[in-house]
Amino acid sequence: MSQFQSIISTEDLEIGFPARGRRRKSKTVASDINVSLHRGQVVCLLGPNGSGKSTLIRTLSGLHAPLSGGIKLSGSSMNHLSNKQASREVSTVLTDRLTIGNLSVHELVSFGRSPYTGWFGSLDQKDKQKVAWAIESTGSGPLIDRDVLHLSDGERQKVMIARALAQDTPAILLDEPTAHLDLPNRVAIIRLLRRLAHNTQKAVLFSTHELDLALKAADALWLINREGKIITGTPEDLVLDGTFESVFERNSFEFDRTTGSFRLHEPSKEPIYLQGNPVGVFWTRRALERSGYEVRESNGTELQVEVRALEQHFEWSITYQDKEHNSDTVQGLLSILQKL
Ligand SMILES: Nc1ncnc2c1ncn2[C@@H]1O[C@H](COP(=O)(O)OP(=O)(O)OP(=O)(O)O)[C@@H](O)[C@H]1O
Repeated sequence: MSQFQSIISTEDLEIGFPARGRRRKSKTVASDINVSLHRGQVVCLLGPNGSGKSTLIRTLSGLHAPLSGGIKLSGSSMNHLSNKQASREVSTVLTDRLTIGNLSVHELVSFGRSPYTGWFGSLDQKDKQKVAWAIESTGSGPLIDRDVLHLSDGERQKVMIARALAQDTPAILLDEPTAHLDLPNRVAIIRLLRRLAHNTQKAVLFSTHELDLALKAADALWLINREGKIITGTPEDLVLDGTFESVFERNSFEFDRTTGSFRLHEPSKEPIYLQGNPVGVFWTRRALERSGYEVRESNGTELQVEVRALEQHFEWSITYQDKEHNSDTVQGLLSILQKL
């Protein structure tokens, strides 16, 4: 099985909504989409609110018709595949709330096997193993007897991922799979998706608003810009060539390439040259930027801060107008700076 085999590919795809009812003209959300999702790859789909992430995921899943262009699943045109054939290629986790009641988590995850058994077909040994594996690997074990309508948002999210895993398709598409998860669950799900892609050669596409997570977790990014065009590449290339920040940047909201994160605060105070222990520098930088200082990594500023790691704690020395001041907390550092 070739690692880079394309599972989903599009040809001049245009996604959006056709003219209907009060909408007299069709609405194009994104166009000229020529992308491929490969085996063994985790791709993050990013874009501002309303840019078309959900519409693209629904369209690639066959739940929403394209306005024009084509989609191929494992080389066959989606139009030529039955629902059952398509559901053996692609599984999808959407953000929609569940409406079916009186259904246990175990039953819902078992529905993931329906492309192989039919809706009311009984599960054979292999099906049961897949269901058990999907439940276990998403950490949904403690939930199996619960009614799906009584799950919290985060619990439901895990269970819906389990259902998609039980479907055991070469491609898995997920719309904001980490939206309701706490940090440990988020890390666990992202690790699981990465393991699935890298160890079992699945193709994983997920949308998210967590840019930091996407930069760390994705093998490739698909960025939808405000003009409805998709730009693809490895996260690092898209950061280094400025594409990443251009998709999200607005007015004073700046991407900092040196830290890989967006600056929340506009500098309003004087620049500080910060140096020293890397862990100390990382956390000191946050506090300084939050307090309005511009942190520089090269000398030549009047204010200078050095962080030293001692055995049990950190120490900060502040140099200003040839005088040195010392602190053993970040809070102390900030109050010294305020008085200077
Ligand atoms: N049924 C609909 N009819 C017409 N336009 C729609 C419909 N559903 C969504 N849209 C519009 O399509 C565009 C893309 O929506 P979509 O939900 O795909 O964006 P998104 O990137 O997932 O957004 P978000 O990040 O806010 O979840 C938006 O402008 C939205 O208002």
